[in-house]
Amino acid sequence: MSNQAKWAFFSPEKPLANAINIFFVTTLFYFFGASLRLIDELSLFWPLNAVLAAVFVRNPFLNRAVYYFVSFSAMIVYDAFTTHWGWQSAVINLSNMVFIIIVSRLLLRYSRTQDESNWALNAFNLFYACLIGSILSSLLGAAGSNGPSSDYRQFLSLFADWFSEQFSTGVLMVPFLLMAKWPQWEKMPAFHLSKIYPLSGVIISVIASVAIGGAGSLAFPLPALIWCAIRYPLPITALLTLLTGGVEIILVANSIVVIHENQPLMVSEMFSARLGIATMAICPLIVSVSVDAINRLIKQTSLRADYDYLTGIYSRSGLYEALKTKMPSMHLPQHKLCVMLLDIDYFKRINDNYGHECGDVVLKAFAAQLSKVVGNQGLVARLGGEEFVVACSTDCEEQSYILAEKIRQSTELTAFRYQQQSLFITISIGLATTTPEKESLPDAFNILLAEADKYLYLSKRNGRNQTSMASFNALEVHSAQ
Ligand SMILES: Nc1nc2c(ncn2[C@@H]2O[C@H](COP(=O)(O)OP(=O)(O)OP(=O)(O)O)[C@@H](O)[C@H]2O)c(=O)[nH]1
Repeated sequence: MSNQAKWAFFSPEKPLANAINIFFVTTLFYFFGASLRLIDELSLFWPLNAVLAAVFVRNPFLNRAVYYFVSFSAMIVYDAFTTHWGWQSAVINLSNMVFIIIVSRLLLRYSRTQDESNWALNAFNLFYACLIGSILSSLLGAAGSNGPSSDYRQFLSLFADWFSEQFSTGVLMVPFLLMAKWPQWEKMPAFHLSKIYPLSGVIISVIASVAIGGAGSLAFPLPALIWCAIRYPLPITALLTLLTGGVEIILVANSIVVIHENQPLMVSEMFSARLGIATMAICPLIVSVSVDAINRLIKQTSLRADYDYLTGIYSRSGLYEALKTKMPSMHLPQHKLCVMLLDIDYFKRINDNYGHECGDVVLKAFAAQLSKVVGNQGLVARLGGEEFVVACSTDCEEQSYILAEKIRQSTELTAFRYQQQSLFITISIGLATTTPEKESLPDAFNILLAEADKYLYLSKRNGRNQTSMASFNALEVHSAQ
């Protein structure tokens, strides 16, 4: 994942550092979880398992018996120093490891590659992975907590408690931990008041749950969270879902949201409430990953349509879009709009003599060279085959001609490399300029393109490797250069 590269806490090349860091992370979150247990309101959460599962998923190379063992050892050592160690501690900590290993293994199995676009596939899998991990680890955890007693009622009640805690913490925390990235402040869109409406919706609906109460009130934040899923990026939605779910669990457990008149809540009611909240929490996430996948698809499709697949410069449709969006800021009203149509001379011979692949290499290198010469003076596009177009804004016709000649001469002097050979090409250019008055830039461009086409034909007919244009004595510029 992208932010792993920036902050390499774990690395495939450093096994010792990995082991030390796993030991450290396990101890830190064991301490954190144990501290939460001391605060009554927060004793419902055990974040260690979700954190470690996310660490193992984000760093697939850590999924080895030795690292699992290091993590398990850290738990046992923590118990030995703070409480006691023995078979009960071993069984309970083994149950933590069961959750961590099952969730990370299942999620990795379902992810096809290791990039974040995958998480669209994993929203549903995440739910099942946490479910299976929680059931198996809770069986062991409840057995460990129950001890040698054969009281199956107590075992069931312990199991319900363990399971609902593991499952709800997993479903709420793992998505956020997997999607979390360092914020890129420079890429942050400008703040607009309307952006906080979905967040306000979540806050208002949580307040409404407290005010109205009853089992149904737990579902109040759902529409606002789905609104967040549509409006905010995936990691923000995952964070808001985690916070809302966590807050709801705390409110219910402390009878601030009253879902039952009898207080305190029976274990079975808390079990049901926690499962209900976790199940709801997955819905905004599914919407969010779907929206994210659709946005990626739209971006990819528009990239494909707007850019030429071979050269990476604008395609014809991309050029028209850029004429509408970018050209207005490049073109001053009194300036000339200039269109150059460029065609590589005798390009067929390159294909015939060196092969189509070589032709492709030359087209790509020529497009790069053309973009470099034009720079930010104009827009560069490939119209098709070996035909290119430049649209730019210049002070006068002479300046347009000078730029066209600069492009032509630099092409003539460039050695294009293919395998061990140097190839030289020339281009013919047709040039047309105008000062657009009433017509839009794309309309003026169309008129100029037709005119430039005529002058390109003239350049070809007059022997190629030259620039032709109307009503302007190019020779004067030649002698002035
Ligand atoms: N390698 C490669 N060749 C292409 C591509 N698109 C078009 N061509 C080739 O470009 C050549 C264009 O040939 P012509 O239209 O006869 O023009 P020319 O040989 O450049 O001659 P003049 O334009 O008259 O100087 C044809 O052989 C096409 O197959 C492409 O994407 N890659």
